[in-house]
Amino acid sequence: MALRGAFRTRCGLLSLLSQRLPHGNHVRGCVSPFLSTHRRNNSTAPKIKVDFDQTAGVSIMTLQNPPVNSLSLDFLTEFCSALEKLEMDKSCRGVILTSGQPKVFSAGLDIMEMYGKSPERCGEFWRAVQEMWLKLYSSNMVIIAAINGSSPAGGCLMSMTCDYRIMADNPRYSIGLNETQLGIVAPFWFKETMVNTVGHRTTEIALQLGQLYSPTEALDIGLVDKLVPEDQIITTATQTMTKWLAVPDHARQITKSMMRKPTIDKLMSKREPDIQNFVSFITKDPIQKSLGLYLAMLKKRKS
Ligand SMILES: CCCCCCCCCCC/C=C/C(=O)SCCNC(=O)CCNC(=O)[C@H](O)C(C)(C)COP(=O)(O)OP(=O)(O)OC[C@H]1O[C@@H](n2cnc3c(N)ncnc32)[C@H](O)[C@@H]1OP(=O)(O)O
Repeated sequence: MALRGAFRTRCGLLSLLSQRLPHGNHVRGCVSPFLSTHRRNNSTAPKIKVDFDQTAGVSIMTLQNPPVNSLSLDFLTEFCSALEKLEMDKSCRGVILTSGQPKVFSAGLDIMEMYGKSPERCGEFWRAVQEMWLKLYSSNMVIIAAINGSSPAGGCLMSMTCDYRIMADNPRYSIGLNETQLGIVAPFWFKETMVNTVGHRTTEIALQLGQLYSPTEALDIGLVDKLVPEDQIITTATQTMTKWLAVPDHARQITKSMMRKPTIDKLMSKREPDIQNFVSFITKDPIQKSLGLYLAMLKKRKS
């Protein structure tokens, strides 16, 4: 009860949606026409900034996909290509992931990529989401998340693929897999990444409730590893990186692989069925209506 109470206070907006949507995907409601003309970030400016410190062997990857670093197909493609370049560069041993947008690390998957799109396009998008997860989760480099803002759903997934998570200690920020609050379901590999991070029971509660945690709550359950004032997040990440890079690469990499391989192998062996599953789920009429209502609510909150 206490947990649920805390969740309601924290996620007034999300609770509002769950109150408005009947359970069981029987959503009936009209979708606002303005959603189809949702403002898109069509800028050709780089969506990822990479600053490589050759001496330290560490790159800072800054996510810069305004306004909220949502994970669109274009963003994911650029992100994977940048990460692959660093992975191939033997002089780069560590990556710090952070956001260049104020108050948000990443708003998660770009909902517009899942709303009103053809099955082919949805499939292409999902493959890119899988690719991002596979590249990050199986990276040989040390990856540290400097979470300087809210990080719901796909943003939380991205953070959980990292080896260590440092979050800005600001009670306005939140992090978690909130998919159920949108009327959608976190796939098995999102779930397993969370189980591998915080354990089975905590994940069971978190996923069913679609729980978003404050930084302090996230630290309590082990979803993040350290809280620091926001202006110290990069220096702390850099210091932490030095400690991690002091461990011989091969020993650390084999250990990392041992911990993560079962989950990675599972997705690798089910990639195509997972894409089909996603496409058939996301294109269903009730799911589309849920997403439409959620998007409308995100906008209404501003006015
Ligand atoms: C049987 C099993 C089968 C399983 C099959 C698979 C099922 C599907 C799995 C899908 C998994 C999905 C994962 C996801 O990541 S879904 C995305 C979830 N994200 C969220 O819920 C976050 C929503 N956003 C927010 O809460 C806030 O925006 C945020 C706290 C991040 C920032 O708040 P702030 O006040 O700073 O900014 P605004 O809310 O005003 O937003 C600015 C504009 O950005 C738009 N926006 C926000 N988030 C998104 C998003 N995720 N995608 C697209 N667009 C987004 C928002 O609408 C504003 O737009 P406008 O400026 O045009 O109004």
